[in-house]
Amino acid sequence: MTLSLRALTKAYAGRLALADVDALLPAGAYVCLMGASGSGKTTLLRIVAGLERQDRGSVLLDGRPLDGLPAERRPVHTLFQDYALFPHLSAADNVAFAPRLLGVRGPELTARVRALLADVGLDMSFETRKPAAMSGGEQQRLALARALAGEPRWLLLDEPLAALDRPLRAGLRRLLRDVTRRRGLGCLHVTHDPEEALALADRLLVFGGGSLLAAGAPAELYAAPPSLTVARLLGEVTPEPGGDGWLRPEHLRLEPPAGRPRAPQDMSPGTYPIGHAPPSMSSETPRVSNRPPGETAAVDLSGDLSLGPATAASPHDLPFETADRPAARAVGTVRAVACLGDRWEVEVEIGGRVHLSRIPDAPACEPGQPVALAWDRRRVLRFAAPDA
Ligand SMILES: Nc1ncnc2c1ncn2[C@@H]1O[C@H](COP(=O)(O)OP(=O)(O)OP(=O)(O)O)[C@@H](O)[C@H]1O
Repeated sequence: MTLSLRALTKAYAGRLALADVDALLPAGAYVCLMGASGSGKTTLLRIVAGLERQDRGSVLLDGRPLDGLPAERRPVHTLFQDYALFPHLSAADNVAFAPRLLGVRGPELTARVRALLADVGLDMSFETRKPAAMSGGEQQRLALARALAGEPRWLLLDEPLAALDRPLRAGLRRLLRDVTRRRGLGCLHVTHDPEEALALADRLLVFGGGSLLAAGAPAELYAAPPSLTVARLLGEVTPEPGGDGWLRPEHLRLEPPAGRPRAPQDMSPGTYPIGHAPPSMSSETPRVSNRPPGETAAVDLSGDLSLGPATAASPHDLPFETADRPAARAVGTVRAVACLGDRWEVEVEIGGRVHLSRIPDAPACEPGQPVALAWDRRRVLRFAAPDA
């Protein structure tokens, strides 16, 4: 069932919480709602659920307005962060609750409950357990089984994984994706976690100050966000060295400042047009620039750039500039190196600004050493939209 939001507007005590929100969400879509705290995501979810009444606008399912329907008669189910399970009922009875209301009884009910529990990875030993005797992750699985039991057309999820630790979150995220896709069930899922949103969503709605700032496919919004606010909500950004754009840290690669160990006077800080390395530099060393060929270096690289051994190893190839691969390069000083588990983060200072580079392997450079940053100029993010 297609879910349409038309000019949804809601104010609390004269302050707009939602302002003219329009969206057309196809049946079976997994839609993630992102935005800063207080941007109106929960308000929108509650209006769709029928738990809150909008001041203006309409919610429609397959073109039929839901606005007059009370919450319990809407074909939607809300999954809350705190699970909201019936504490006095066993897991099986929690799941059986909605089918019983629909008149399902006897062996059919038992079979349906078992199938739902199995679907969310809870075996028969859980049937008689009450929620208090289950872990947080198990309770969230049970809450999902109970939600599915009512056969809603849209599942509304308000930070459903926020209370769980990281490994549990990843497992439940995959479970959510699998069970909802298998059923063709539409989801409206509020999250603050860009990884969660990017992994789950077919479509992303990004909110700021009650307005819809951006809507689209997650990978496209990540690659070409319309504003800095949207870019930051989807992941970290770092300033373009010597420019006025921004880059994702994983697009700033580390390279040795030169191709071989050099004496301090051998290396001048700056960016250089291709083939125009400073005279003191080795002619063997490939040089790329963040400026068009012919334009001279303009980056102010202050700070101590005296060289130690140029051992900073890059796991990547040098980004030679070609017609279809315009590359740029700048030299700075390593400020800090941190292991993030599955990748490494290096802070590089150039002209008083700090740039973040994230790379898959441990860098062979240390704070205080010179290092070069290289990037593909097509990756530079520039924003037309004013920032929210
Ligand atoms: N019942 C209420 N009474 C008064 N103001 C409210 C009420 N509910 C929400 N608001 C206000 O409406 C705005 C939007 O709130 P909402 O809870 O929808 O934001 P959110 O994006 O879900 O935030 P968070 O990510 O922190 O949960 C906020 O400024 C909030 O203070």
